[in-house]
Amino acid sequence: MTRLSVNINKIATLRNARGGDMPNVVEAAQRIESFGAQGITVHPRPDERHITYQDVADLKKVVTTEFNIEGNPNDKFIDLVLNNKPTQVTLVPDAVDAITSDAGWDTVKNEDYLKEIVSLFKKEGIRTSIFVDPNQDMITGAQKTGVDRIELYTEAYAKHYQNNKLTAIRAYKECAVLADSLALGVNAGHDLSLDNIAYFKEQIPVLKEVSIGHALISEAMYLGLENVVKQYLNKLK
Ligand SMILES: CC(=O)[C@@H](O)[C@H](O)COP(=O)(O)O
Ligand SMILES: NCC(=O)COP(=O)(O)O
Repeated sequence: MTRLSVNINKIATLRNARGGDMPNVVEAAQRIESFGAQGITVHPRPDERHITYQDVADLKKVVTTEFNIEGNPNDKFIDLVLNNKPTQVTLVPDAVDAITSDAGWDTVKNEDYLKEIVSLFKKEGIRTSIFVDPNQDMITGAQKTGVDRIELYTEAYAKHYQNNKLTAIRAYKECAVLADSLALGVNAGHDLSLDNIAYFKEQIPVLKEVSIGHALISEAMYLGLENVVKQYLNKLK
């Protein structure tokens, strides 16, 4: 089974558009869990343009499924994670001004740095994951840091899926097999959607978890949140 972790950043984007508390991110997370999702993901950005640091603390109190916090491990992020002790922390090398995540880690160049951060979080009992492009050297490099899992950055898969799903999936399959052989758990995320998720899951049987936000919340505008969460769960069985 592949677990669905719903990224609720976009619920916070909508709330922040008016500066009030509608929609309420805590209520949204609780509803998403009640619809069967096995996790809640947040990716607070340094400018707090969607999920705020206060949201993370509020969510920590109520999330009963897996809580996954993603971000670039600057000092503020490290404190946030240590203060809120999620189930999993996913390290993403995004620039401060990035519109969204646009690359995985160079795990070879950053091996020593990542080793240090991974060990800091693991000592606190937090599962660790590193966001990587589907590149075998990056998988081997990730394993050397002592990390528990990798998260495959799926933007390229999503982009090419419509034109040629066979070529779109190839590098991801190879990296997932390699990661599994190195005892690294395999997560995936970015631009996954109701259209492309089933094939990704079918082709990567070792897939432990997907985190999905932008497409899922957009699809929910047409189809309803409960319906959409349940459709993903069906496709991930
Ligand atoms: C790592 C990743 O791919 C997601 O966390 C994604 O970047 C969501 O962040 P935004 O909602 O800010 O686009
Ligand atoms: N880790 C990926 C994530 O949380 C959601 O990415 P997206 O579905 O918003 O592109």
